[in-house]
Amino acid sequence: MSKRIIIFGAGGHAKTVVDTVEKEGVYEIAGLLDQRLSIGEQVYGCTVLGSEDWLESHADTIDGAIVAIGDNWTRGLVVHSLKRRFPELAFATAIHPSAQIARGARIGAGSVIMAGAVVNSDAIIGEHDILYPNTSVDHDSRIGSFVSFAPRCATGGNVTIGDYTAIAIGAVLIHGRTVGDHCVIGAGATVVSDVPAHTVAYGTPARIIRSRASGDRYL
Ligand SMILES: CC(=O)SCCNC(=O)CCNC(=O)[C@H](O)C(C)(C)COP(=O)(O)OP(=O)(O)OC[C@H]1O[C@@H](n2cnc3c(N)ncnc32)[C@H](O)[C@@H]1OP(=O)(O)O
Repeated sequence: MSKRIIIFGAGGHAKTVVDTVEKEGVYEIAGLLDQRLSIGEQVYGCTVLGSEDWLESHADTIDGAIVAIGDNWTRGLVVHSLKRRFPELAFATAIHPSAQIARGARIGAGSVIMAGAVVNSDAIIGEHDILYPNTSVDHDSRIGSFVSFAPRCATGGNVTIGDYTAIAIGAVLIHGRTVGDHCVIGAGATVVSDVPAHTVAYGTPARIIRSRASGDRYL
């Protein structure tokens, strides 16, 4: 019997996670938890089962969870709340069958690696990260937790990215650079210099545009 997981969230990002999980074929999706929707509602072929409270009486019926909320800060808040309330809850990873994970690469709990993404040799992906389609993280890079890569981002080798940082669509980072925690690297940026924590940067070459606080909106 396949393992059963629950998915938190029922928005656009959750649909992409549902698809990745289904294509991978390792887990059966028991349903979605999202307090904004009515119990029994159907979203992308899955049933909304309720809110986080559902786990109070059903935690022993599932093998894990994925928090499918696209906003990095909000995803972190939900994960931390779940860890406090349900310390035994395991977080599953989902890796699309067309993704390529090289030898020595590691994917942290709760992370989702979508179609065509590449995690190259010895790269480390943190927990609860999102690699949207065709992202490429190259060898020996170190990616923090609650990080997102929008479609078609690419890093060279030995890149370091801090927790909660969002790399927007099509951005590229040359080898060996470091981007701190809570940064936003804007769409199409070319990062050729290190970017300090709590910074919005974009352009080619990427320039620091302004600072940002943890949890500030970025889309
Ligand atoms: C599956 C998915 O949907 S995943 C998500 C996909 N979406 C993304 O990745 C997009 C994320 N958003 C971005 O990257 C945006 O560029 C942001 C958030 C960094 C924009 O930041 P802001 O500084 O707030 O930009 P704002 O919209 O106020 O524009 C300010 C100026 O910067 C310019 N600008 C905005 N973004 C960029 C960019 N990435 N590169 C170059 N210039 C830009 C604007 O054109 C504007 O110029 P103007 O003053 O001459 O008119």
